[in-house]
Amino acid sequence: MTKKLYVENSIPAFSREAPFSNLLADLQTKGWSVQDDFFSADFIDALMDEVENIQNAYMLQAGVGRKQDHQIILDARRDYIQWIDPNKPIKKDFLKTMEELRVALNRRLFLGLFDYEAHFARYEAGAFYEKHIDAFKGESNRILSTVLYLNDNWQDGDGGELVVYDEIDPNIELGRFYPKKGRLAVFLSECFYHEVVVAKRTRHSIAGWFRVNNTTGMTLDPDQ
Ligand SMILES: O=C(O)CCC(=O)C(=O)O
Ligand SMILES: [Fe+2]
Repeated sequence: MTKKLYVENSIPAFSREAPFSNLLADLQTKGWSVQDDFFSADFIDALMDEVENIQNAYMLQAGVGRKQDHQIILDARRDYIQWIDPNKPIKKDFLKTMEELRVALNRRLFLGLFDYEAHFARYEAGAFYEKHIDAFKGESNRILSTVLYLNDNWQDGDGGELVVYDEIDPNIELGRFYPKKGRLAVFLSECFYHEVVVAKRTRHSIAGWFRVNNTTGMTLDPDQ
């Protein structure tokens, strides 16, 4: 009989955390982090190639809420999405890095993250996502939100910034971030209101959520 390896612990702890150390330290102290050049330019170009080649007809008009609560409210958001399904090599590589990040987050911050779901997003000129929170306390299995930006040469005046608001007083702006190529924004899903201001040109990203498993005797999780 072959012995099963427990993969999560098969890489030495230090090498698993090192690439993420700034991000982990920020999360520990502030609950959010914005990291530039999280992936190499070539890697981002390959992801951008993927998303740019998806026609709008093959994307979904993004809605608000999940499953029965799902509604398309055009006053709230105007982006198109496509859920990532890990068939193409580049998507597999992206999900592999996010899996490594999940293990590091669990080890360092004891978040108990169980899986990760992610979608490509396209905001065309004029699109936005009004101020919102990704998860309501106790009502969601989304714990940590991530957004990876894919856009070359984002300039002053192109709009489309991510605005992050203070955890205690959501009227206070903590920061405004261009959706520039290779930048990764991460924040606790239940704690930080945020918005995407109107984009003046097409804006591409991958938004994702690390989740916990809330399976109980009554319901099956993840929600399919
Ligand atoms: O694209 C962004 O900067 C944020 C997107 C977002 O808030 C979301 O999809 O929930
Ligand atoms: Fe969000």
